[in-house]
Amino acid sequence: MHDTIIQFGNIVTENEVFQADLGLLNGKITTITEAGKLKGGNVQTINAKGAHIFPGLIDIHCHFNEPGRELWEGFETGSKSLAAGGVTTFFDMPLNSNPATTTKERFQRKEQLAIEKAIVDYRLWAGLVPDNLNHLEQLHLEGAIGFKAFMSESGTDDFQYADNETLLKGMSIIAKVNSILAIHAESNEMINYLTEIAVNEKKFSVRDYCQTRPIVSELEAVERILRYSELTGCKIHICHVSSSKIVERIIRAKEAGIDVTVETCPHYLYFSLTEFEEIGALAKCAPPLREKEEVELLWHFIQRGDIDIISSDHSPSPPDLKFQSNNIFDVWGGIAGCQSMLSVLLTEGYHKRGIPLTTIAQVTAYNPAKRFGLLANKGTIRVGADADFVIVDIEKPYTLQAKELYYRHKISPYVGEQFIGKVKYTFTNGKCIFANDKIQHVDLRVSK
Ligand SMILES: NC(=O)N[C@H]1NC(=O)NC1=O
Ligand SMILES: [Zn+2]
Ligand SMILES: [Zn+2]
Repeated sequence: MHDTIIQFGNIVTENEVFQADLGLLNGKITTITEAGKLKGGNVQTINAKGAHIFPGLIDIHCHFNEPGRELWEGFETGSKSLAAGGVTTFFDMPLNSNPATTTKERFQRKEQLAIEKAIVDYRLWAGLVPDNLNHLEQLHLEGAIGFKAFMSESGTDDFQYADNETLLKGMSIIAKVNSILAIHAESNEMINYLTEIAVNEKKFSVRDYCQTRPIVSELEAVERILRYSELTGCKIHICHVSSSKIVERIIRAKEAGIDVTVETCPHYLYFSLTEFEEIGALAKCAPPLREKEEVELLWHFIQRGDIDIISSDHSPSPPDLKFQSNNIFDVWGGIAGCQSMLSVLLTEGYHKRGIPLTTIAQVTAYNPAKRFGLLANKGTIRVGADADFVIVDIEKPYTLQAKELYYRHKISPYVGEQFIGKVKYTFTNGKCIFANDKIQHVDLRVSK
């Protein structure tokens, strides 16, 4: 007995690609069998011949900004964008919403909004900031997927960066409850020092901005947090690394027994500093985009399996915060890109560089599920798992148009870019939420 059947698709898991039929019942995958074996009859049936079926992506790094900055993005627009991009679970960051998610009450309030508005599954990060050490344990008990801290200024006044004392004390608590700390690792001291020099010398170009946040400032912060992890035993996840040098350092740390994982984002794999100079504000992020050689080296480490997770770090803002100033130092740092993540990986990874589809399934679904304890239900395609998957035409070329975006603000450095590989259907918990280039009507459901 099935309520939905997907016939003839090429199933992509973390270790193989094979043709099969899928049978779903009550939101779960209940059958995986020889292609052609499941007959439709009068249940919902999709013929996926020629298409590939990936596990629904798990985007562990999104800023959807509710409550407080819903004019920037929100759970509804954000999660519709994800559905259109094949993402079926997201982890919402604790900052850029106002208030930030740093107490139990704030966590509950955000969770309520996510329940009401998100059309895909979600988890919430909690913040580690200088004044909330007493709240960490409660936030963990409330269901936080982990904690996020900044080692440099975050870009908003309502999320303070963690000084060393806060990091050490916070990490010992996070270790005690067996949670994980995700870290924005850039050295505040180095950035401030270099920015002061740039301002004095009136150096305000895109390249000047990048030079105030050099790779060595990431390395210094990563070195420090690795040592703090060694001391406290706290599991850590290094967010959005922009350079192979960081990956190399993390490989050594793993070998030395530190419990650390590393993430990069589509923009570090798609754009270099050259494009940043052409595009300007829309491509501003922190850490900044790097030289072309770094882009290639990051792909090399993905190919080798040394980058655990790819997430979007979708951090949009209203257009005026991007365009009101000609000074790149003053514009919002954050890139809108969660809808195009899978297309970037298929185009630049699979088609251009021969990255296996299984590797793409690992970094977008299996590894995030494993790292954050979701593997019982998510992260792969197997009997018993949640029916979260995305059916993709991996050969379909298209040019991304602003009107296709579900973001609150239809601006992104990826608009106008040509991709190969487009989402045909997205299923979450057995329901089709995206098909024929449109979000399908869905009853908002209570997650978890
Ligand atoms: N505050 C915020 O979202 N910052 C993010 N944006 C970005 O480019 N890097 C970040 O950490
Ligand atoms: Zn960050
Ligand atoms: Zn972020």
